[in-house]
Amino acid sequence: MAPVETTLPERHPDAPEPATELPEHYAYCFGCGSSVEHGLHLRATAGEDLTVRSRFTVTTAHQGAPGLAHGGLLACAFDEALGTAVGHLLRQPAVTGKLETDFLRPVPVGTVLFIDARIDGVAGRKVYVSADGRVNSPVGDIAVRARALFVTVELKHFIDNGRPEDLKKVAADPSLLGRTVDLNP
Ligand SMILES: CCCCCCCC(=O)SCCNC(=O)CCNC(=O)[C@H](O)C(C)(C)COP(=O)(O)OP(=O)(O)OC[C@H]1O[C@@H](n2cnc3c(N)ncnc32)[C@H](O)[C@@H]1OP(=O)(O)O
Repeated sequence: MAPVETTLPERHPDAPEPATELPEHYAYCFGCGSSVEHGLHLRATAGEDLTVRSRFTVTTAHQGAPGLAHGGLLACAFDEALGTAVGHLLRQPAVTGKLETDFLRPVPVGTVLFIDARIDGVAGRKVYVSADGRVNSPVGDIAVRARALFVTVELKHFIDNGRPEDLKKVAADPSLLGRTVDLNP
């Protein structure tokens, strides 16, 4: 539950229709990017209302203990799934301010983790979100649960803080980003 009073936002009129497969947001994103060999390669589908369903397969590159997913990588998957929900449903750039996870059941290598993320409310620039992750099925017992606070930012946040050589690569090849963003305003 959010620590402050929130309101339920409107789904942005240009948000993708429910059941739309969402593009990776950056080719070199560890969470979703196809150019990161051992990344999570998380894939997401817009849901109804303020929801997005994501899934990713736990590989041997994601281990903490033998044959089990590393908790930090699971937290990364939730960060990605929650950020994807904020970015696509509200269509506003936002960054993670706070992320909290409950690891309820072990997640073995080979698992497809289904992550159902939702926007719970907004208060000014603060966007409160939460998600449940289930093993090998979108229904059943929850293995991991997360809550997060995202803070909306201007595009300037990324331009001012990103490493210049990486920003230049994106400016030279905008297809590295999932949707067109002008980094040379
Ligand atoms: C499609 C995209 C998918 C992306 C998925 C991956 C997402 C990520 O991993 S993003 C990377 C990780 N996150 C970051 O790098 C963020 C680093 N932090 C920052 O840049 C800044 O602290 C930032 C932008 C969050 C906030 O700074 P700033 O813009 O100065 O705003 P600030 O006034 O401090 O905070 C705004 C509000 O949020 C609140 N807030 C900010 N951080 C927190 C926090 N950790 N806990 C609680 N509240 C917080 C503030 O209290 C403030 O509340 P209020 O409006 O009520 O006063």
